[in-house]
Amino acid sequence: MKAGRVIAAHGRHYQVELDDGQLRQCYTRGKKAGICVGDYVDVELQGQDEGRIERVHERRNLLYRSDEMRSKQFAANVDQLLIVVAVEPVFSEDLTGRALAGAFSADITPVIVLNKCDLTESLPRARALLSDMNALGVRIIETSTLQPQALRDSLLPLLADKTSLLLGQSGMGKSSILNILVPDARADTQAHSIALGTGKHTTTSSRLYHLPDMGGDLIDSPGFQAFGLKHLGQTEVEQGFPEFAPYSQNCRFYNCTHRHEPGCGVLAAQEQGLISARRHELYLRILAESTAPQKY
Ligand SMILES: Nc1nc2c(ncn2[C@@H]2O[C@H](COP(=O)(O)OP(=O)(O)OP(=O)(O)O)[C@@H](O)[C@H]2O)c(=O)[nH]1
Ligand SMILES: [Zn+2]
Repeated sequence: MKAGRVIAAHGRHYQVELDDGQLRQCYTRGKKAGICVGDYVDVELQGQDEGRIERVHERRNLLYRSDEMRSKQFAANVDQLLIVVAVEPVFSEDLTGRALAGAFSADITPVIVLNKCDLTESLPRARALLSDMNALGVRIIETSTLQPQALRDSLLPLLADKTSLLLGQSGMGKSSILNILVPDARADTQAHSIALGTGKHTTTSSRLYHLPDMGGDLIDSPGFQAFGLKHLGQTEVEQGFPEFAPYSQNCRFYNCTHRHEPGCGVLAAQEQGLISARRHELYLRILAESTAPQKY
């Protein structure tokens, strides 16, 4: 038995990198579903390059989204989430806020990468859209893939020695950024598609890459159009909005949901402009979708 980490997953086929650097195509016995990129596993070696996953180690965290139809895992055991947004086309504030809430509630540090900053005309609009998140203290890094060296200089030190997940709506420049940070990424993706016989070169599932020079791992994930968080209970939704915390202490009821309760500290703070109305609206939307058991 050897220990390793899942670096790619396609259906029930997993690519595992063993601690000694060997790559193995692995599968599971029976219906051990839910294994995900970033998981640490124990593998029973089989033949030259195959293996069977026997055990999944306990996860530190798992980032996933869940909509009406299904839930989708992005990655497990992640230290930080890089949310790529672009100056153009205009990004969704709703989706970005949801990704942020998903990260905070899973105890993952979010960082926003504002890409295509060479498009200077629309840059002020993009910065304004991010002002709520900036006020939260979320780090915002401005990049342009037209300046690859500057992009490397600003991102690689942040990624060193950590596992980071790269997330973004389609068209924001996520693939372009990945290819600058991981020069072998394109070739790796193709080799992997060939190995699995999928023949597709687009990102359809998450995949972990090692970063050159300073180290660290970067997990690429498919672009998304939706980011449901219906699996979050009320407490977790609230964790997604850390700016509420100082004010929710003032709520009259210990189980206040900050929707309409009298004596709510969060609503009071929002009325005084201390909490962004748009952020509070997003909180209400996510809470309304929740199917997790409520406090009452
Ligand atoms: N001007 C400018 N264009 C960029 C930049 N980064 C990416 N682009 C362009 O934006 C488009 C989308 O880039 P991709 O890297 O394919 O975006 P993606 O987010 O991976 O999108 P999907 O592949 O659809 O998930 C391409 O036409 C890129 O050439 C940038 O920094 N500046
Ligand atoms: Zn309240």
